[in-house]
Amino acid sequence: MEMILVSLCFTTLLAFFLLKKILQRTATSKANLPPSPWRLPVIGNLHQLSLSPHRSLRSLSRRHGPLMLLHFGSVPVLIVSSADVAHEVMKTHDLKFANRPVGKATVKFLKGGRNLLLSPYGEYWRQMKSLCVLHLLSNKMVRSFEKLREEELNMMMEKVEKASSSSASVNLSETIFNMVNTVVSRVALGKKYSGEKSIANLKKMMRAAMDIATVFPVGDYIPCLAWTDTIRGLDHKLEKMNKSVYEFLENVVREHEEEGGDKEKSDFVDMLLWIQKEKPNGFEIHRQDIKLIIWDIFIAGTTTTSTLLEWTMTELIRRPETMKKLQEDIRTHSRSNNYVTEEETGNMKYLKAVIKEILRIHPPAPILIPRQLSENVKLKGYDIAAGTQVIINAWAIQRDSATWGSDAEEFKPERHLDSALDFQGQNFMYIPFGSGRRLCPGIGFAMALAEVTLANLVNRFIWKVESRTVGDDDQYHLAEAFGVEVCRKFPLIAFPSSL
Ligand code: HEM
Repeated sequence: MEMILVSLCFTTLLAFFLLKKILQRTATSKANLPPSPWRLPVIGNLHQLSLSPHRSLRSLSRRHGPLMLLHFGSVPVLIVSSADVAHEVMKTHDLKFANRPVGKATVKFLKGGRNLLLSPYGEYWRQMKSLCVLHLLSNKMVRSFEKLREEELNMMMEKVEKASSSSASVNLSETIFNMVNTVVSRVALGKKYSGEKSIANLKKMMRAAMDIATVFPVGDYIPCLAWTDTIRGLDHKLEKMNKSVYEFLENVVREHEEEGGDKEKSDFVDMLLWIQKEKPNGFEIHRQDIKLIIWDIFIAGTTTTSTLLEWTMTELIRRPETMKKLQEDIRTHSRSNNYVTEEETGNMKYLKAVIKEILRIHPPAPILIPRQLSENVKLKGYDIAAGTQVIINAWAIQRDSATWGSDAEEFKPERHLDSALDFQGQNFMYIPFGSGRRLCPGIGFAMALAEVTLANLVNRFIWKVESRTVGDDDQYHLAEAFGVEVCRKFPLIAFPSSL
């Protein structure tokens, strides 16, 4: 009797699972899915990606269209490669596409997305974002940090001046990165953390975090091969980084607590601690969340802004004509040979056009930050299922000749002189800061620092790079590093000489 019952249960279960599979297949086969390139079992389309995903994805989209469905392992990933489709995703259906995928690193290191960059869309994200804008990134706050920017920039210029007078070279990539990092550190953490030792330590951790971001997390996409992450050392690296970053951030928070966490004090950590204590409007943040938000500001604020300046100097040194025009623009609007002020940069149209063009042709985040669809949607007539990840290839969109014309691949700041395009992501042919609800909140912060830094670097010095005896100069200088955030592969080493 018992045997009959067990067999009956087993058969019913089997029938149930078979039926479920058949129903799922029928549903998928009925769905009108976007075009997909062929894929392999287990790994899906992963073998079709190169170390420059924005480039390989553009090649694929040229064959399969601006809306493609790939599979990274078992995970469906939608690839958007035209302004038109980007408009549908980030404007028409922005709310449904406002989530971020949650991978192993997000769960472990970011406590499931209690930071801002990768936080799931919802009330916590909304509150955190407005808090960061209000207390750190608003125009008013950005303006209030002008003196601090000037101090750090002057210190950087002194170092360049020294190199110039001894005909020595400057590692511009590193020099710019250090200056930007110090500004972000002083603004977010207060003066006491601007000492050489803690900055050096912080930089090492940030580099480690960026390195980890370049390692593909196999387990997130092919669960049956998750063990390879352990063998490749990814899990260990993640653990190690987790420990050192948390120790550093714990130290920062503790020191601020010991000093009182006073609302009247001006740094961002004090403000977060005050919010944690007082819970204004009933908003609760935990001590742990404060560390994650600070970390976000470091990662998002430093790497992108320094990469923008690094590519700008690279392109200008390659193009003496453009450099000359920029110097003329600066001299027309600046009263001093010594320090160009932020007020003066406000009138420099060519300077702004150069920066806009760099963000078009070398966007620091070429595939933005991935999104995830929260409910089923019909997009351009195709059925897209909830849970699908979404990559918006801003790099491909910003080089699309259908919208930018036949010279789309060329670096031409002049195209922005009479154009109404801005950074707010309202025109989807130009989205270096993303668009919609997830639009970057650090635009003003980044621009204030980038404009004044560029104006001063170019106003005071003539820059040259050493001729290379072997290899193609362009291939060397335009080579891109691998990562979510794409900077130069090789550092920019240049010789400044006073004008
Ligand atoms: C040239 C400089 C910068 C570039 C190119 C840049 C680019 C981006 C991009 C593409 C996104 C994702 C947008 C999307 O998903 O639609 C983003 C998000 C973000 N950025 Fe920036 N960014 C820059 C500077 C900054 C700075 C200076 C800060 C802060 C100090 C910052 C903080 C953030 C934050 C917190 C987010 C997450 C927003 C969210 O998920 O709601 N960024 N940024």
